[in-house]
Amino acid sequence: MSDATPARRTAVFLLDQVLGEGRLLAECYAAGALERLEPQDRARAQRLATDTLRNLERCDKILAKYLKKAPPLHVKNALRLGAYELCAGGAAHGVVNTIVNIIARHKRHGALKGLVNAVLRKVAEHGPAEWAKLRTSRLPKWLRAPLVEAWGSDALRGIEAAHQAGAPLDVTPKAPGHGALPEGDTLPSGSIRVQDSVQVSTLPGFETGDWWVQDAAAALPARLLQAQAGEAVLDLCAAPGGKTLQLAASGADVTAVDISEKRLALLKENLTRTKLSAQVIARDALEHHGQYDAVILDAPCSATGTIRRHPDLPHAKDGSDFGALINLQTQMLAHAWSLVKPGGRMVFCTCSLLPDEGECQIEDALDMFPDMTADPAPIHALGIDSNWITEEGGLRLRPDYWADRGGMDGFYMALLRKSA
Ligand SMILES: C[S@@+](CC[C@H](N)C(=O)[O-])C[C@H]1O[C@@H](n2cnc3c(N)ncnc32)[C@H](O)[C@@H]1O
Repeated sequence: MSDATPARRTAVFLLDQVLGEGRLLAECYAAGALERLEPQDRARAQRLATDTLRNLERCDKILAKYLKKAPPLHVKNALRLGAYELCAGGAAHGVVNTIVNIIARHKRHGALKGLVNAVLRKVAEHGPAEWAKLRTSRLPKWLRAPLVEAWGSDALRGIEAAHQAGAPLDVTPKAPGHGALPEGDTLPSGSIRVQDSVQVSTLPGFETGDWWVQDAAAALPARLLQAQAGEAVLDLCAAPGGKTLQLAASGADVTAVDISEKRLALLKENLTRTKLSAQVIARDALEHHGQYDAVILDAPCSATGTIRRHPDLPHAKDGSDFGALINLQTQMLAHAWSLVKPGGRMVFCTCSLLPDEGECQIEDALDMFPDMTADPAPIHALGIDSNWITEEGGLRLRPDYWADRGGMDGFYMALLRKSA
């Protein structure tokens, strides 16, 4: 068994960044937080930090019994990691010793190694039995309140249970029925839900580019657009490119625009691996011009629909930037509409659970643009429950849907048609 110290030390660092500095894990990875680790330690550190964050409330409840006063954040985060690992079945000896050593070597907090040792030994003895009785971790209040208002408390409990359960691996086949595909269940929407949790690059068909990773919900906006071979299609806010690949696979003439060069590099890698093509442009969506048969706008949003796979989000954010995002979405929607040819169509979507970033945007746009109508009819062909179609003619998806199949990301999408 390899030494788990580097992975655990990095996991505690990641927890410090999210819970102390309000940084997202993705920002930490982009800034090189995992760079010095061996590949297997990288995956382990990511998994430990993510799972601890997913179970933070439970970890804190267990620790509260054995802590008379709150220790410094770094020590608390080391204890949280230890509590998670011990309650999830980690070998007590290895977990406790490594975490005590991490604190013992810390310049400022080394003196607290005795406390860490004593607390984690108690958690090792009593924690696993208590863990099973604890309720599912709840979202923080700032996010709970608007979600209860939008969907009610029963739905929110289902959403929180889905967050706790995490997300399975879904892939989108390039050409259904062709190429090498990983084993799994084919969902009604056409995605394949992979059964085993294995390294993605080792699955059949990865090297040959026969599929790409994409949550089942995230695969629906491009399917709703129904791009046809030869059509001029604009993918606005395209990176890392899941939807671009779907559009390109349909034979459309795709232009993919995104403001982030870094994220576009991933999109280009994805195009190369799948042997698909698109014109890729690094540009602010609001400065892109042209006329297209069809446009997909996957606008930047709160990403609150993706908490199953990004449990850091509710802890790193406080909602203070959501107002600016909502305004940007309104601007982008209006601009994207000006790029649709008369008689053309557009799909607007966001991976958000907040109606302000979905239903309300489309209600306002339908009032604002006399040449815009929402067309819910093609939603019926997506293999989803038609009860999820909304009043204004969009589609609302939530993590608590398809609970028996393993859930889906939260998403909103609407197909909008422009009069000729
Ligand atoms: C939800 S993600 C897009 C995901 C992508 N459509 C996919 O399916 O893989 C939103 C994207 O918007 C991009 N973005 C944010 N502000 C932008 C702007 N002003 N112009 C263009 N792209 C922008 C971000 O870089 C990010 O890649």
